[in-house]
Amino acid sequence: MDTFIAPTNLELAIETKNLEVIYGDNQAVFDSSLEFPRHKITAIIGASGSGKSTYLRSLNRMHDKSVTVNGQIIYRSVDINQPKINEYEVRKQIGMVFQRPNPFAKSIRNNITFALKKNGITDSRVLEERIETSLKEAALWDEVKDDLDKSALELSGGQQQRLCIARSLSLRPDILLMDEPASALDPISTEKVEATMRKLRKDYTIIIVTHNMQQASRVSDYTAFFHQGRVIEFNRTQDVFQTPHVKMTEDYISGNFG
Ligand SMILES: Nc1ncnc2c1ncn2[C@@H]1O[C@H](COP(=O)(O)OP(=O)(O)OP(=O)(O)O)[C@@H](O)[C@H]1O
Repeated sequence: MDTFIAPTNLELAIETKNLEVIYGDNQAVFDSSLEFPRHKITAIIGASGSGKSTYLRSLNRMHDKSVTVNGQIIYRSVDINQPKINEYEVRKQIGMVFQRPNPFAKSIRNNITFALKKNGITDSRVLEERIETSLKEAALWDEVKDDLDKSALELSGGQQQRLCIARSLSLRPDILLMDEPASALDPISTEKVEATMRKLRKDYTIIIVTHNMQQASRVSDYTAFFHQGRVIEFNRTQDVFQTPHVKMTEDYISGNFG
């Protein structure tokens, strides 16, 4: 299969080498080697079933034990795809935001502090500081600062998703994985989540799976195109969208399949 993977020549946040993911008899990701530059947004695009979510979930060891993940995932010079590496520690550094907002049925405040307390942070000044900083980073603070004890379930869908982003940021991760974070949101909430992502790039590396090609071209610096479980093309987003090297990428972005 024709492929084109551009070298970034940038400092990397994480990289996979020959990654493959197998569910029982069904191999969903094949021989995928990709580099994710630090403090950039990389979009993973491709048709339904092309393996985008499966690949993303392997980056912070979200797959359960029944799923086989072969190959290397290099993070800070360590292959984190080794059984001896604790997946809970990995997830503190590499957070995940899901497609549907999934706040806890707790107050806004407790959504943020829950994981912190579980990780032994109990000093109330530190907790208050993290609540404020995380909500500000997720562009939600101004809307909720007077209502921190309100149930998160009373927020709108878009606010709930930004709360989930704040919750992921409260542990000060290095990388944020986002699986279709705006697909359940209306256009105004989507724009707020995208604006939040653009701001976060300064401090975080973001990898986003999206069906929405306009979204990929609006928010991302780099784009990886997946087809049938393989990386077909990886390059700067403008190059992927304007001058794709591979015919299959061109067909996909021009709407000829998918
Ligand atoms: N938990 C699972 N168990 C078995 N097979 C799975 C599981 N999750 C995904 N698959 C299979 O892996 C392949 C890739 O699915 P995946 O969800 O990663 O694709 P995707 O590109 O993210 O699709 P979509 O855009 O529809 O979410 C598909 O064939 C799918 O049926």
